[in-house]
Amino acid sequence: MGKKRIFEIAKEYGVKSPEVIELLAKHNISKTNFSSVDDSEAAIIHAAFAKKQSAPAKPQKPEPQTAGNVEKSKLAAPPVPPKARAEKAERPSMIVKPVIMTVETNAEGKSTITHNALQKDKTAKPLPTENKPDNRNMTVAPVQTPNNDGKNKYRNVPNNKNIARKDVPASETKQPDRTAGNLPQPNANRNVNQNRNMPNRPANAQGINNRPDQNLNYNRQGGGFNRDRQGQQGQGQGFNRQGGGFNRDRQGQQGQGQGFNRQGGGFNRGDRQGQQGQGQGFNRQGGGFNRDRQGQQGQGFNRQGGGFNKDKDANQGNKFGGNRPGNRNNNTAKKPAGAFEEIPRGKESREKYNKKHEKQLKGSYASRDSRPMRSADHMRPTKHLKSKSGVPVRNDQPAAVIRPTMVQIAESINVQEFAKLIKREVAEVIKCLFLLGEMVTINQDIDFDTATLVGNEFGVDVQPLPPEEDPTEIPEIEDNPEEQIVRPPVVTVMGHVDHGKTSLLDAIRKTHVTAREAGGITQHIGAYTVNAGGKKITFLDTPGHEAFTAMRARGAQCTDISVLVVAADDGVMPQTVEAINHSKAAGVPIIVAINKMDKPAANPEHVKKQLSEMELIPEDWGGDTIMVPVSARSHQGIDDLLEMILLVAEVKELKANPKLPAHGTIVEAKLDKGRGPVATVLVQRGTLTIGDYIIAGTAHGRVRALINDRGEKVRKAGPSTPVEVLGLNEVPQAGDILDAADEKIARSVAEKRIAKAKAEQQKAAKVSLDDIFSRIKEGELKELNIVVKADVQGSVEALCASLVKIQNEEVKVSVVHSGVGAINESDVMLASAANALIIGFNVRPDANARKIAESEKVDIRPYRVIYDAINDVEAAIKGMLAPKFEEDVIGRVEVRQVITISKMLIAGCYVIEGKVTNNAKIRVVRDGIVIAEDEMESLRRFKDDVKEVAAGYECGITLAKFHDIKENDQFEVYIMKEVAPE
Ligand SMILES: Nc1nc2c(ncn2[C@@H]2O[C@H](COP(=O)(O)OP(=O)(O)OP(=O)(O)O)[C@@H](O)[C@H]2O)c(=O)[nH]1
Repeated sequence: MGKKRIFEIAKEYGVKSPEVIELLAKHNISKTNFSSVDDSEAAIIHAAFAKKQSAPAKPQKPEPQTAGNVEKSKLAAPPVPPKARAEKAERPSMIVKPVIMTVETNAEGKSTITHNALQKDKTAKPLPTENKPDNRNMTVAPVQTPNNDGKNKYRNVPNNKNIARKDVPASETKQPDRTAGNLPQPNANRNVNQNRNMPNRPANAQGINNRPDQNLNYNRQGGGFNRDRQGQQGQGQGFNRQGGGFNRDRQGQQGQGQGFNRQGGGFNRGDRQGQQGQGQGFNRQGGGFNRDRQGQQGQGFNRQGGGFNKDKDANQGNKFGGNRPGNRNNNTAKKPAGAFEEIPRGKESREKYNKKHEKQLKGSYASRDSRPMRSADHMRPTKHLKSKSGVPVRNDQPAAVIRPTMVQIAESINVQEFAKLIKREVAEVIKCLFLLGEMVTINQDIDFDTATLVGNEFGVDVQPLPPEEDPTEIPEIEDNPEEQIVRPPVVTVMGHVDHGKTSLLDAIRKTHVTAREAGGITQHIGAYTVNAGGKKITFLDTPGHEAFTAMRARGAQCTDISVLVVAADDGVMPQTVEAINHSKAAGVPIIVAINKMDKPAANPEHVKKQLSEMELIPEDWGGDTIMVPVSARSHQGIDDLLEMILLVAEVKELKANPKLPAHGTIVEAKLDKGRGPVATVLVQRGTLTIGDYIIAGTAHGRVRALINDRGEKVRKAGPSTPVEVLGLNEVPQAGDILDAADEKIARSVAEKRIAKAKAEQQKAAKVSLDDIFSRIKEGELKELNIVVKADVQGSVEALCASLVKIQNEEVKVSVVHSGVGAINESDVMLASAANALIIGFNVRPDANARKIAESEKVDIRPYRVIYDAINDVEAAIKGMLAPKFEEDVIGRVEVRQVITISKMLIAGCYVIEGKVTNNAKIRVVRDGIVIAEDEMESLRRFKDDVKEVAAGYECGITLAKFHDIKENDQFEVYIMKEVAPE
């Protein structure tokens, strides 16, 4: 235990500090109020004041505070004998007075609360109160026995004329360590609950009925905090030496908050919602704040500091100002101190009352009405509610936050949005992320997995958002697994060039298509079905790589098994590796056909060795890759290969539901002169029937005819059947998904797909100065890339420096390349790749560059003035680019005669076609060559100036600058027309 200070010792002995200081001074020891006292000094003090002490009541030994005994203390603390109380009352020390409040409910249901002092105080008056049906006759007199160790004393509040109670018994409470994590459970303090439900005891001056909880805090330096949230009656007592005290009783029906604060600011809050609340504050130096919102009584006592007592809605507010200098009583009603003010009953009168008392208050005390401009979050809600019993209930409690237990998010989410979603503070989320090792800011995005982790931390299940319905997709139809039947496997043959893919397919077809069927093979449709031991296998007869790449690019996957052809005499080659990778990526099982086994140079073991290096371990080597030695030429091993294919297919349990609307993949498509668009479709699910309305990519139409791989017309095609389809309105692309659907849906989906494709095409279009603004506006362009070419380095630098300075909120300019010299091919390619436009200053593109720029749609802008270039870019970004003009040739005129009149050269002309106007420009063409461009100075017919002359008429034209006009020259008459932006 640390050394005690003078004022503490003084308190212990119930004397004033100056007396102690004086005593020590007599012993030549100079001390101040806050000086600490050593043992020898303590002995002096003890010797002097011990005898002064009146015999105190037997100290109540504090029990060690455990969860169990705290409860016990609450319930079983014995009442202090009246004798002890009387003795205690004599002591002029700080007092916490035991109080009794009697609530009596009359026949009408109205209650009267009588506050009695423990000692018979006949001045105590009953306090009118609001009804509370469940008010019971309760008399609780918590009494604390004084202690002897001097740690906690009670003190009579001096000069307190308005405080009815004169003394309060003390209790000794050894305050447990109040560290941050050890904030006050009411029970963590010493709780004394005495005389519970006792019959009416002698009236207490204060008349407070304290039912179960009485909290005493004794804090030396720290802030005290008593809270009794839900207790019907709560008493919080704070004794704070230096820190601020905070007593709160939130929902209790009756609350008493007592604070004794020496230096710090005190904050006592009385009963918030309860019927009666009493807040007492005793503040020596600091500002005190007593609030009793709805409680009936609020008391504050402030010595020096500014005090604030508020009783906002109380029926009766005892605004209490036993205040010394600098006291301020902020009472809503200007009532004499200690007076009660009746709030009129009845809705109307209360409204009037409220209006009358409405005030412009600042800060947390302002009403929403009084400061309407404040944000709603800032304001305390002022709306009153009424409980069932008619007791006004304040609605100013922070609304209970209902937090979700499950949220759905997309692939990523902004930290702030996520915090909002899970109803947590952003700081909490950021902190959690930090603890998870992610340093993020409020505006950063977190991915789904991270959000899931954070969600877990807060007990929120994070689920992915259901996929948005894509208007460009045909709605999925539920597939009943019971209706599924076994379907033939679809096999793709892949391998390196010349390893014998085509030969192998031919061999299979020849050996396994019956004579009758063979006769039917009249055309190649890109896929065919063979019979092998009574079972069907469908082969995709398209170059393997293309089938894979094109189809996979469109998300199509129609291959079940991949046959990898490797020439036994050549081994693994680059395209073999590629084929393996394709198959692996698609998750398609590989069967290796080691071909050309008939060749003497065939070395299947070498092939196996090479393949095993690529993780394709042959079965006979203990792996799981089936490798079949075959010869497309001698047909050796073909049956084995087919058998293996069927075996793998069986293992895969390939099934499909033939009862669904057809769903398949376009294997090949072409425009046939006679038949229109023809598409080979591999039906994968459902059955395609003549008359079905189908959509494939952006193509759609009704099935007019179906032709199988043998060239026969069929009415329908089931799963794993390749079939040629006629009837589409345009040629689809290989890999497009085909669906049979309702005509309306198919048409609308096709339209949406067309629009989407157009938008994507536009997106892919290269940037041009003319469309910058619209693309910025559409949010497509965030950065304008520019390639700068100029004649000299100085100009390059000047241009670059000026260009990068141009930017607005939506777009930023960046120079991706700059250099001296003509705009060349590589500049254009670079601009194309970077989606940049090219600005040339005093340089031109060479022929090659121009050609590529045209094909790549790269915008090249040549300038002769740097300022113009900068201006144009700036204007383009801001959407203020000068309008574009285009030449419009309006007529053709032939010079028939040249006349000179007083040094003026007049061309006597004949308008051959179109017309000529006096504001037009003239291009002088002689023998097909443009020799000059000039502007019209005057246009006359006979002697009169005219505005225009039509074809077939003669006119006199003088040009502004060009005077070398000759007979038979032709004038091309044109005007510059503004072109509307695209
Ligand atoms: N000796 C022998 N030659 C074969 C065998 N299979 C294919 N060939 C020959 O190998 C050459 C290439 O055969 P293709 O079937 O065209 O090979 P491919 O892999 O389809 O070639 P691409 O279509 O160019 O990729 C042809 O000359 C075939 O005759 C075989 O089993 N034995």
